[in-house]
Amino acid sequence: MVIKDKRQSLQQRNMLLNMRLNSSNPNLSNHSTAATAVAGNNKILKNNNTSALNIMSNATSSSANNGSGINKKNELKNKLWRMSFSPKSKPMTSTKNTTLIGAGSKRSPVAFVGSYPMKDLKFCDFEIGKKLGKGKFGKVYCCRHIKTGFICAIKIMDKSEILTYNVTKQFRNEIEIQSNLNHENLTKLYGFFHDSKRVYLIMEYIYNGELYSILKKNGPFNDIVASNFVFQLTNAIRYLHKKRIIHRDLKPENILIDFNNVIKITDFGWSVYNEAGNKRKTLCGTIDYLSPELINSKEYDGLIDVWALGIIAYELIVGTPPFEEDTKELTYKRIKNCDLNFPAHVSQDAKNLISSLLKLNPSERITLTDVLKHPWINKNKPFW
Ligand SMILES: Nc1ncnc2c1ncn2[C@@H]1O[C@H](COP(=O)(O)OP(=O)(O)OP(=O)(O)O)[C@@H](O)[C@H]1O
Repeated sequence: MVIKDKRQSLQQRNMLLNMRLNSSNPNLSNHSTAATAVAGNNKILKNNNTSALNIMSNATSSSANNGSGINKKNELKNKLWRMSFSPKSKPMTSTKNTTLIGAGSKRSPVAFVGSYPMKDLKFCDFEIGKKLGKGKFGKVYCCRHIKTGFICAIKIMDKSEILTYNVTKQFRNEIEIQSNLNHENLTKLYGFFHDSKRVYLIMEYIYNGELYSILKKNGPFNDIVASNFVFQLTNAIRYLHKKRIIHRDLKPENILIDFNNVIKITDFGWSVYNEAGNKRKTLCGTIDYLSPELINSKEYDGLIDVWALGIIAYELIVGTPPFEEDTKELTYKRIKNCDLNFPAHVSQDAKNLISSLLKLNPSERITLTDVLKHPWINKNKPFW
């Protein structure tokens, strides 16, 4: 329990702070103003129509590029769906009055996974399966688009909550960034639609859930499994950094596992575009994964993700993050000193890679290109 509490991200603390701020705001402290909040939020989403359209167009072209691969995988997911779908699962009430953001525009119709137009997509167009999980702002369900049979995960969020917790910017940011990504180790966001009360994000359905739970249940992993995960993570982070995106909240909770142990990074709520050479200062992330430069309130760049990769690599092999302590202060202290200890079973190659990732000085950290060629990776690769 202590560990779980400590792992909660700063994001959550920011949210609580916002809640406090909002509750002291007379405009949000009673029922009548809740209605104003929803109305206001509708306005915010409408104002975002143009960028929503762009997002949809990009999502369409990327899914079209991937057509055949997606179809094959979808067939398999369809089978699994039939196995996991329970007719008893309580269907969500859907609102008839649903309009796709951007519908009615003169642009070419937006396609749903390459073929089905998203225009006028409604929640009742989907059959709802099992609940996959619950985040701070919504629930995620496995869904099947009735007409096409397409299987996906839909995250459902109340507009009022997005507004009440003052996370509109973060939410928009997440959509804009995630829908522009097309990499096999990043969870795809196909698009979204909304009705009067909720926003629905249509995502790639990832079958095996969070790495965090798998690690707690089956971990720690041997070098073969761990090196494979680290290799995939490195490829994904490299792709993000090439697009000048810093994830900023890499941790096992934000890594999903698909078939064949394919990893999928998710949760881009804290991700940010970082113009060439620019450094940032916002403190974000989860305590155990924070880099020394973040803790010391220094400027930082994509190398904070490289540090987090080192923490995750350690956790995969050892079972717990390297600087985990009972209090935040002690964890901070150990991170600042890079007080790194390895249990006896950790191999020399693994130690070498992790120590090269966890360098206090960001510029001394091993490059992602070199991670992919590291002996720990190369020696284990034939056994993947
Ligand atoms: N695309 C997906 N496929 C399968 N399961 C998913 C998918 N997206 C999310 N989930 C499951 O649903 C859970 C909740 O996801 P969600 O994104 O709402 O929460 P979160 O990642 O914890 O974000 P937050 O930081 O907002 O709490 C996840 O922990 C995961 O188990």
